Amino acid sequence: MNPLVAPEAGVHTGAGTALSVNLNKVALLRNTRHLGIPSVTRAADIVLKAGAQGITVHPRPDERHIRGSDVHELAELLKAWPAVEYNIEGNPLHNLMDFIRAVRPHQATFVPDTVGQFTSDHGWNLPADAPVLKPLIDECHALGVRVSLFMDPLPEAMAHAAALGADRVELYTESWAAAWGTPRQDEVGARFATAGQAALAAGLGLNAGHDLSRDNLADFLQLVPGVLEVSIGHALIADALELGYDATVRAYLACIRQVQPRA
Ligand SMILES: CC(=O)[C@@H](O)[C@H](O)COP(=O)(O)O
Ligand SMILES: NCC(=O)COP(=O)(O)O
Repeated sequence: MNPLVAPEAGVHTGAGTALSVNLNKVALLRNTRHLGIPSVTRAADIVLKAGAQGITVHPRPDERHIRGSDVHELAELLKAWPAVEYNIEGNPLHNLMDFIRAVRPHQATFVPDTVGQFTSDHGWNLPADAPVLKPLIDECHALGVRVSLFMDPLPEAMAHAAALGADRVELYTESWAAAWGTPRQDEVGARFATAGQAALAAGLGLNAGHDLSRDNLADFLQLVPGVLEVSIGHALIADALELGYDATVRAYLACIRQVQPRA
């Protein structure tokens, strides 16, 4: 298990990997009562004060966790944090684009989920999905919003993502998390390293997320250089239940700085 306390919090300098905290699971707990606790905006405020450089939400069509009102309240809160990046994830063929048009976050992460999907479990199929994605990517760009495509670690798909005009890809890291600490770690890690290199060679920015944790994060960043942003929710919020948001965010930043001391 990685350290619990980082030396200091701070605003992201633009170098190294940014930590974007996904608040879905705070909203999930909040939604089990009508009391408004735990508060998603209060969580955002605390994790940002602890040094997180971004906030991620995935407003699913069934509103099981993040609601439309959360997306807008976070956008308001983030006006006081100009250096912080707002990342909204979802399927642009379902409800995502309405949020992107209304809020114009820094980044839209396109995820090919079905309505009601348990959790995200695969990336886009390129080039097959290209015709439906292209106009939506173009629309995001016209709105001033960067587009990241949620992708499996398939090196051959990266040039297709770049040809479509995507700015970044987010490598879907569930298979890395599942393999970490097992005899398959090196083999699966090599797949991510190759996919990451292919993305960078294609001129794409590189993000990563899904099931990243205090255990597997530093090893991932060591294997896959050049990751601009990790979005982490489930494990981080689970840690925060035990340690508190502040200590937890500092612990994740310490995982990043273990690999990138000056980031
Ligand atoms: C796009 C992605 O990787 C997901 O991790 C997602 O944001 C998590 O969604 P849930 O919180 O609904 O499982
Ligand atoms: N894009 C991935 C994300 O935002 C968080 O995924 P997880 O840490 O909740 O699995």
